[in-house]
Amino acid sequence: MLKSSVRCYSTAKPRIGVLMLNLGGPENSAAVHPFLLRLFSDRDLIPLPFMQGGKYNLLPRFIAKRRTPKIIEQYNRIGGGSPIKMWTEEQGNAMVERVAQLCPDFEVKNYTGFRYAEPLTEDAMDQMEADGIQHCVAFTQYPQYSCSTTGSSFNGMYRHIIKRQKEGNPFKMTFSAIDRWATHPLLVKSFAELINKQLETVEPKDRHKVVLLFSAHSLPMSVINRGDPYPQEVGATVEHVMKALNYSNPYRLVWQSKVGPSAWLGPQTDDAIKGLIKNGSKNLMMIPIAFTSDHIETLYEMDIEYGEEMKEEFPDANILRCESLNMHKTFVDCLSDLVADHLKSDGKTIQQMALRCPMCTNPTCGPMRGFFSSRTFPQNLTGCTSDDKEPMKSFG
Ligand SMILES: C=CC1=C(C)c2cc3[nH]c(cc4nc(cc5[nH]c(cc1n2)c(C)c5CCC(=O)O)C(CCC(=O)O)=C4C)c(C)c3C=C
Ligand SMILES: [Fe+2]
Ligand SMILES: [Fe+2]
Repeated sequence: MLKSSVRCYSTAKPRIGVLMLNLGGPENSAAVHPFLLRLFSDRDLIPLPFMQGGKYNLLPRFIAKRRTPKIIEQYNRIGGGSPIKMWTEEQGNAMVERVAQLCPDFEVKNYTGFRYAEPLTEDAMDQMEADGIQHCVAFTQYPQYSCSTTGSSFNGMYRHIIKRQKEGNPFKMTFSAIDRWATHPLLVKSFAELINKQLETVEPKDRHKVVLLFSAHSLPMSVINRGDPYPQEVGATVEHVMKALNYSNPYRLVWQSKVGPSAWLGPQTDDAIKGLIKNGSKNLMMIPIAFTSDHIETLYEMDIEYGEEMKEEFPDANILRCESLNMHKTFVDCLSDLVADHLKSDGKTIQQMALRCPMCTNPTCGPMRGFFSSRTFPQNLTGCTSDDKEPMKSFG
């Protein structure tokens, strides 16, 4: 039991902090530029050769500055900012309420840790320590693992742990991670329920003809070619959902949100929509399969660019969008189940799985157990990218 590895000198319950990790989004126009600057400066996300040169490289500044007006405009079209913080907090609050019932031996509190927007992960970690949290569960909110998303967040945590250690102020709290959950049965059930709900809006005679377009955020081919597990894990989610739906409809996996001129994983969602319509499909449903809540990718890209604007070009087409997971009851149960299962799990088994991936030193990129796994690093968390030359640092 994890319980036994948590320092607890009194009869009080062990204090667990669940740090919900995600990319984050700007809450208002003023926050767009700092958000983009952090994002384009992250070498775990954009490991291109031109990024060499570290923090003195001016390219991230140039790209962020040039992109800011366009992105402010897009956030303005969805209400002025990203709702990702609101959803993450609501999901976290509901999740810990349920975990308290499932795991009465622990005192559990949720925290939000974003990579590129406030509250930043590093600040949340400091806050957890200040609050007297004894054990931090780093819980990725990306169901499918990628070095560029979950790996990047773990690296950020790792570097912060090292920084505090060097400053002579090491964390007292211990760490573990829930690093992927692409095929968790309650995630699969959530998607199946939401797809069925949307299918019910279609006339019964046309329902089985709706092409289900599972759409995930794309990745640059340079990331894919490093051996990133993300495409395979997204595919696994899709197959599990289709099995739960008894393969009721035709379906495709497509990729959205390409940024810049380099090659990204395809087919692109908009190209696939156009191609299918031109080939005679009238009913389509977009399903955001790699996001856990609404934000610019669903509310702007899917609803406006691929929805409203596409309808102008193809007035006869019926382009639906499956609701995001947001506060769907089964999804909150999924989050709670993952955390409860993690708190009850045996750390030793988890540690044995700490194998390294071929393209970087992050053991969490290695083989997985049915695509949902939780791992314990009682005294260490490991770094990921090639610029972290020293592998597997220990904090013991
Ligand atoms: C599974 C999720 C995501 C992956 C994989 C991912 C990879 C990835 N993203 C960029 C660049 C941008 N992403 C942007 C926004 C954004 N990205 C995700 C998720 C994933 N990104 C989300 C949830 C959001 C929206 C945040 C919000 O609104 O709340 C942006 C900003 C918008 C824009 O400028 O278009 C950029 C830029 C890269 C380069 C990348 C893989 C290497
Ligand atoms: Fe990695
Ligand atoms: Fe992105």
